[in-house]
Amino acid sequence: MSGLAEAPSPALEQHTPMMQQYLAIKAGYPSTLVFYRMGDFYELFFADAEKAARLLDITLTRRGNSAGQPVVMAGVPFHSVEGYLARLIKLGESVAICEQVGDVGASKGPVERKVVRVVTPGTLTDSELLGDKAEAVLLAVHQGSRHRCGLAWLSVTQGALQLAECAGDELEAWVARIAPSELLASTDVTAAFGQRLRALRFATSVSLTERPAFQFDSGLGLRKLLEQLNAATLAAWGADELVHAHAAAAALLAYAEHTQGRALTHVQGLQVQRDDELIDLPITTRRNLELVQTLRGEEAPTLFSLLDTCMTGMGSRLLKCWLLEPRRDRTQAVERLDSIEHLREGAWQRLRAELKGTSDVERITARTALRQVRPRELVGLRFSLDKARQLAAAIAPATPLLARLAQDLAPPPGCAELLAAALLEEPAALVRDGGVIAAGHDADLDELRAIQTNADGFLVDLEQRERARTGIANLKVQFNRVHGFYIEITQGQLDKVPDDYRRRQTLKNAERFITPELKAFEDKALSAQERALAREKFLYEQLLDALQPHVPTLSRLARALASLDALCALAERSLTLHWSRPQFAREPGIEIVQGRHPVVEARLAETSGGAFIANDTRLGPRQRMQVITGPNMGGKSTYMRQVALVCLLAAMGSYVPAAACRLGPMDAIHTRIGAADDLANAQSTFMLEMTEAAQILHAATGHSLVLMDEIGRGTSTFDGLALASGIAAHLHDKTQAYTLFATHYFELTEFPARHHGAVNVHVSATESGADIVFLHEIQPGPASRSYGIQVARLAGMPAAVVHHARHALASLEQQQELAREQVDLFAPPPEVVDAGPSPVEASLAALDPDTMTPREALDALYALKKKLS
Ligand SMILES: Nc1ncnc2c1ncn2[C@@H]1O[C@H](COP(=O)(O)OP(=O)(O)OP(=O)(O)O)[C@@H](O)[C@H]1O
Repeated sequence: MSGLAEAPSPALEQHTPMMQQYLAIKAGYPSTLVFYRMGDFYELFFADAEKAARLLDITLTRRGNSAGQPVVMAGVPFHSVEGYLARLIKLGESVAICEQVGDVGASKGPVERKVVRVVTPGTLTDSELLGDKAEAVLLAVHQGSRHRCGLAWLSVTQGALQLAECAGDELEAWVARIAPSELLASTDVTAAFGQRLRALRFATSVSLTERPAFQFDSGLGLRKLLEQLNAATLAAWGADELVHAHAAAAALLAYAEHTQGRALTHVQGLQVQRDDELIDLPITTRRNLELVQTLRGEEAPTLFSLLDTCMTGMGSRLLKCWLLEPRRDRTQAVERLDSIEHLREGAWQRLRAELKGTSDVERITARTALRQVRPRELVGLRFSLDKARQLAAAIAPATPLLARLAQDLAPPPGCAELLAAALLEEPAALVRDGGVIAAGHDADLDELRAIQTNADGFLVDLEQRERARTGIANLKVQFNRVHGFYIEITQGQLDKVPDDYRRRQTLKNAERFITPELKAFEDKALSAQERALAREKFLYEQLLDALQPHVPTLSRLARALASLDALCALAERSLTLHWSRPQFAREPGIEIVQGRHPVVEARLAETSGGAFIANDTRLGPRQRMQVITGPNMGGKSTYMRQVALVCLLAAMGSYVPAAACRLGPMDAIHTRIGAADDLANAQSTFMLEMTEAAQILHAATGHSLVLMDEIGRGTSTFDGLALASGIAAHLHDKTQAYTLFATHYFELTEFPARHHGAVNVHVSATESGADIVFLHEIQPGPASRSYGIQVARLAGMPAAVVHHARHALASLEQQQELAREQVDLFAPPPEVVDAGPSPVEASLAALDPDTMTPREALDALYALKKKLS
């Protein structure tokens, strides 16, 4: 940063009055870019200007002087501010919007200005900045005592608070699951904790905001929560004991209010999340299964992009939430499945047609509560309320869930009517432009508008009336800028002028008069436009007041619309993609008949790449591990992932890509699948592989599904093989998780012979001439060979290399035949034999140093030394 752009040091009073005002405001937002409104621009000054110029590629200028220094500034036009905001927020910056709130020209100094809101990555409410399908989540983390962490998070547009507490070492997993856009933490955390937060920022690109330590106060948090929920105790939510989470909630609510410039009245829900309620999907699993992002970081093709045919942004957001937060308890999933089964019978099509074009009621409701809502959004709300009413009538309450949704879709009484009466059908984009409030809603506004539109008519009318009253045929009612409105009477007619005429101006041949009626008209007309604008603003505020009591009902309605949309999308997907309803069982096990990988299948269909080959899977207490072998490209990874995806889809309450499936309880899906180097964290591929594997061995239980793909590949053959066998044995003997273990180590096919819960399966392939044909079928038993050279040939490896490799392979195989002395991988490690004390130890034990002379001790030492050699 150049010295020039640093905030100037001279005393405040040496600055120009405007700079004094700016600096006073900026002092309240030291780490936030302040957009200071000046006419049609938002200006940034000094260091803010430099930063913005760099980030937004806008021009940096110097204008005038303040306290003897040039004022460094950069600006953006107010009408295109949204685009600039979006770019800054994407870069993790926060922006304080400082508007002119006083009357221009009302006072001598600069017009009064105030920060009206702070736009930050975690508190966005504007669809233009957020995107329809994204949710901005704000998370506060409190480092509690005894290695506990308190978490409180919130999506400002959803209006539901969530609380949780976790063990210190689980923080990363929680943050990955919550996927916040912005993370709040105290300035006062231990160095190690701060380091972890920074690592999280790196790993998840969350923006990290420090807040003063005193805001993380659990007593304050409890009070704020009770106030927010309007409750006397948090016991009903099971949240009264969560002191660390209360502390996080205190900071969370304070910050959310600070950014919105008001209390969050619409936040009236609370949920406590316990780590044993959800199926654990660690960040590696989300990534490896490409749930919402491909391994390359793109949005499609992923499981979510395939699932999401929702008609509304609300539906898409909720569906994503269902996918990423599947519950261990199946009650909710069964409710959804029952409803989907009903919708599939035909209702889904009609309901989706109705859902199409529905506005984002969820966001509009939040923005109404925050008084940020725009007129057109409210008109959208009005039409959506009509749609909700029709949807409620169209839903057959065939399941308890659908019945509940139908009930929740009933619009708050009077709300649509209120909106219809107050707003024009096609209002202006912004209230400040006027043209928002409907005619007939307010007599004063109608009159003000009538003055503007009917001024000419009024004047003609007045002229006729005055001519009739006075009998002066050439009387004229006119207007000029200097003198305003007047009635002009020619010299010859002056004797007919009535008493209530007041002289305004004398000309050579005429006099100009004003009457009380014309004066009143003039007062109205001259300020009519300004007053109409002010009146519209006032009425709009009044409308927002009147809408506040409807906010809770509207929130419920929005949720119901989103749920219905998500259910209809799942019904549509299940029909279009030929999925079937999963069954849940109490006894452990995973049974999938003719399972498919939905995303690979869809891609094959799109690219006419042939049919997807379905495969069965059977895992249970007796057969809980499959050792999967087969050629590269054979379909091992696809098969393993499809098992996980079927389980996950079922758990969220969706139909699944299989002919049938029956699933026992499940608490987690762990995956260890080929890694890209984590250069950012300076970890080698192998280190990362082992770290992830170790985490799985610690976390997995007998109810977890574990996918291990090519473990041990990152090191030398013997090390890798030895580690892979150790890991397989641990999973089989100790953890007893359902495990799919794909490997290139052919030696591991001997594993099942010693471990009765494991079986060999392989993906089939055959040779056709020199080429290999992948059949992608999972078959019992180990693969007979690996076909690596054929695959390399397919990949376009030069013929000379392939030829060389064939020779090398032949001689390697020959050598191995000769030295067939195989290491027995699965034999238990040799026991350490206890052969009793050695001769030296025995002599040593016989010595009694207390009774020995120094001479004897020395002799004994020589004797011992001799024994040793
Ligand atoms: N069941 C299937 N039906 C049809 N095509 C399949 C099937 N399984 C896999 N494929 C195709 O084969 C390709 C390779 O599959 P996959 O990556 O699962 O192989 P792999 O055995 O894990 O290979 P590698 O060992 O090299 O990682 C897939 O991209 C897909 O196009």
